[in-house]
Amino acid sequence: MIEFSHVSKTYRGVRALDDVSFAVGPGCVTGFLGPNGAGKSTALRILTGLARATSGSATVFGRAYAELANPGARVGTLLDAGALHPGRTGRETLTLGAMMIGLPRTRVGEVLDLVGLSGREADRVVGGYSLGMRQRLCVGHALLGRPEVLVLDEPVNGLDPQGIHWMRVLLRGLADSGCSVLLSSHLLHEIEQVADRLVLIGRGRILAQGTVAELSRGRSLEETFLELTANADRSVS
Ligand SMILES: Nc1ncnc2c1ncn2[C@@H]1O[C@H](COP(=O)(O)OP(=O)(O)OP(=O)(O)O)[C@@H](O)[C@H]1O
Repeated sequence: MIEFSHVSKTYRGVRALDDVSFAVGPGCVTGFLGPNGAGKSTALRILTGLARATSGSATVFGRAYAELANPGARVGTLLDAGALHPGRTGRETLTLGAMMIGLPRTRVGEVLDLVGLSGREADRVVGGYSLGMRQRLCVGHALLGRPEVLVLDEPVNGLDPQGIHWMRVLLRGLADSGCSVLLSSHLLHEIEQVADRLVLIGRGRILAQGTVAELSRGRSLEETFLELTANADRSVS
């Protein structure tokens, strides 16, 4: 479904990604985990056509995102919850999103219910939303087209414990119904609870990948994560 093949990215001399390769399959939540500045957002931006790889390729359904017919309907993305127009209501935001990908307006009401923003909240302007409400709206935007692939950059940022639980149940349900979910975070404990597989990145390089059990090998995942990221730091200093 999603495949990164030897992707490297350099920003004016800064090596943000270095030979990154991994795949994300259907029916599975894949956690993309790494410390701040590791390269997670850069990788997801390349995957969704918002940045260009210096070398290598990132594909969805075997093609570059921009080459897909109506990509917004097949690939749901949440890349920046701050990018919403503050003067539009939640309902207007989703209505525009639905129109862009050719969906009927009835889908907007369904999605507002799904993300817990129905009733009066749907008709308030986004500028007055809490960070958690904005995250829910962005998740709703990503789910409008009932996508087969979901790409979410730090989706639990700003969510309270109930919101985090809600997100976990939602993502689990989507993966169980066959969706491929790629979810980035620097929060190990959040990702550990929802991901079937993990891809660990540090300083732009893939440090390890596998199931939680494979990566922790009898230790806590936190110990493994800290050791791998410390080694990555040492190898570049
Ligand atoms: N547009 C850009 N111009 C220059 N450097 C960039 C740009 N975007 C990212 N970088 C650099 O690339 C590296 C990776 O950044 P990136 O945002 O992908 O990391 P991240 O893992 O998503 O971090 P975080 O968890 O803090 O969001 C960092 O060194 C960052 O400063």
